[in-house]
Amino acid sequence: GDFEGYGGRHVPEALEGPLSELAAAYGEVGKSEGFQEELRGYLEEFAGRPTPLYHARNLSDRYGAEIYLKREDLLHGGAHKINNTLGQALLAKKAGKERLIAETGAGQHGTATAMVGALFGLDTEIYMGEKDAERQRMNVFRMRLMGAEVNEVTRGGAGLADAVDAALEDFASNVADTHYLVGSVVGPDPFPRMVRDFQSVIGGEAREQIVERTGNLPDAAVACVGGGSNAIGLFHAFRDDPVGFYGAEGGGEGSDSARHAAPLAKGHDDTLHGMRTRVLDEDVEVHSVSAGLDYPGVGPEHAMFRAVGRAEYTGVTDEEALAAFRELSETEGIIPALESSHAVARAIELAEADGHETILVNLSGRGDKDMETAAERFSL
Ligand SMILES: Cc1ncc(COP(=O)(O)O)c(/C=N/[C@H](C(=O)O)[C@@H](O)C(C)C)c1O
Repeated sequence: GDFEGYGGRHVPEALEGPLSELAAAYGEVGKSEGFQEELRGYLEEFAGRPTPLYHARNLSDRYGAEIYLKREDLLHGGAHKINNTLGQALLAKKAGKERLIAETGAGQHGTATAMVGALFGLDTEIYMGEKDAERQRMNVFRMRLMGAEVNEVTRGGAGLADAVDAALEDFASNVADTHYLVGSVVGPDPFPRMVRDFQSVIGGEAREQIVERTGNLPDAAVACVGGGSNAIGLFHAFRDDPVGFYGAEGGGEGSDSARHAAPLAKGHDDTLHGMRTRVLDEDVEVHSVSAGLDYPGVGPEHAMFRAVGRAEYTGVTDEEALAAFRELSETEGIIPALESSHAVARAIELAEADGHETILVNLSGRGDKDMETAAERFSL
């Protein structure tokens, strides 16, 4: 799990054993034909795969480039998170675990974990910063409706990082019966590579679809980057192709400001949540208008992509994301999640800049969960 020095497994001794067990289980069971077959069945019948590749003609005409949207917003639960939670929950069940725990910020991952907890009959406890629980009230209700316990974390900044700390502590003392279902390509090995593999179904489908539709590979692949799972899920299939990778981080009030969530655009190497990666500078307060990007670290594979120049990462500000949120809604009749709106904003910039004819955008989620936030911002 080493990404050119990033990643690794920087955890207390107590977690070493359980993590190597998980890595072994993933290597044996997770890669077996039987497991993949069973997972494919759930992805189709429960989650609704394959998702469409939608040619956003109105947006394309407006900017003079062909913009294609990979519709992860149409998945069960409204976001890409279900791809990962189905894979990990199936693995946990086969390993005889009885309980799932997870962290969540936007509540999408928490909801997707509650779904698979109900589906596979596993006790489920979701750790969520109290601040996030306030701004994603509907998702808290959805989780409880599906039988999950939502543990509102008040320690520290009562945000996502604090929820991760609480979940890691729980995992350390309940490894025998509990699987920690990590929500993004973050944390100690094997999580970054395991979550990437589960999310890579996105890029696998999109590569086939876009070649079939346009006869070619796209010039650019664009995705928002919180922990980085939907982005890696899209990029992975094109990693050996001449396709530009553009990551849109939560630029908050600007990646040079004191309030953002763009550690790749502006941050430094450090160790966080068991991984060597890129982290926000000390004088920066983690902030994004979207709860899903509101995380001070990022997946180590993205830190590597940045270091070797395989991908370009920019902070899309709150204002730019909100403008794209409205533009896609008005232009195509599709309301994107605030997280995904960061990718849409970046795609529009690339389309305006010329030189990119075909742009593939990961629409990681839909905006239903963001209606209250949006209604506070826009009086329509
Ligand atoms: C619709 C949507 N799009 C993108 C993201 C960013 O997560 P990544 O794809 O892992 O970078 C998210 C992240 N949501 C997580 C959550 O719902 O709990 C996030 O807050 C944490 C797992 C990090 C999301 O909900």
